[in-house]
Amino acid sequence: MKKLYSALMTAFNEDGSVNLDGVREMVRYNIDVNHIDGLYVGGSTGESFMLSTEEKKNIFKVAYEETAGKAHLIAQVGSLNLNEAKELAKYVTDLGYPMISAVTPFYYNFSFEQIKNYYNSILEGVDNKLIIYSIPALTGVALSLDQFAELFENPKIVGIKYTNADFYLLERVRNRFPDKLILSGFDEMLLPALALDVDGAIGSTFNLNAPRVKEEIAAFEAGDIKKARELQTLSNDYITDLLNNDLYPTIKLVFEKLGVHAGYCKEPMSKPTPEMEAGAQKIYEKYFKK
Ligand SMILES: CC(=O)N[C@H](C=O)[C@@H](O)[C@H](O)[C@H](O)CO
Ligand SMILES: CC(=O)C(=O)O
Repeated sequence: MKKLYSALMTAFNEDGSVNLDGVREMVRYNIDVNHIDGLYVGGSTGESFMLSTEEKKNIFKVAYEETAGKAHLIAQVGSLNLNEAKELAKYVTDLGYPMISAVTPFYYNFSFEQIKNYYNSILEGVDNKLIIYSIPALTGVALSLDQFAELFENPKIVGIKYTNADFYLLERVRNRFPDKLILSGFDEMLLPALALDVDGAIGSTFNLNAPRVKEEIAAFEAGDIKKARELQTLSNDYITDLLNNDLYPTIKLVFEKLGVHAGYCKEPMSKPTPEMEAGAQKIYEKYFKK
């Protein structure tokens, strides 16, 4: 059975401080309502690249406590500050996280040698497994098949969070590394990724939409591709509406309508405007109102 992970969001107060109670509520919703297989903590969706080390640690801690063993957990510890990445890798490993992940280092056009050293040094002295977080659209770093192979020479590197629309590369990676864990990262392209035999998916939009996506995965696994495609189409209507209304703030607005205190995004992400509010209300009524 393929695994579904929500990318955990961070609830912020209006002033940009972290609301840990809101984070707990989103963990609970994912477990109790979504029956999610796992949570990806500290990723893009968590707005983590805008947080202090202390804030990241607090989020890792409450997510771990609130999950209480009821879902698998992956902690995204990657950072442009390698010392911070190493500190966080140790921190979450001591907390009990069974897996970590790290984004490819971005912004400075690092060479592959530098990227490889970054991963190996995050893992040095850390008794844990890691999946590479590959998201070329946001980082500008597009690893090749041979580069993945070279990173996999470190036995602690066990897989990839593959947020990339390059399905040729995905097929090549899957074929060459049948035993690696590949989790698909573009929710709107889940069905083609399933066809290429990913092990599951991690995404922001599953926070609200997981039940429908689980149905799609079940249909796919039962060989009912027509039903899986219909469900993907419905999900993509919802994802398109989200993207047109500003993704993260809109997921939070809909969460609030469901009674979950997801709060605000952190600037420079947007604060909700009346138009976004109205858009979120429509999305709620169209896809989620009981
Ligand atoms: C940057 C980002 O948020 N990526 C997510 C996971 O990798 C996805 O879940 C997307 O948000 C989603 O597929 C919408 O494009
Ligand atoms: C999956 C995703 O969006 C993340 O990195 O949080």
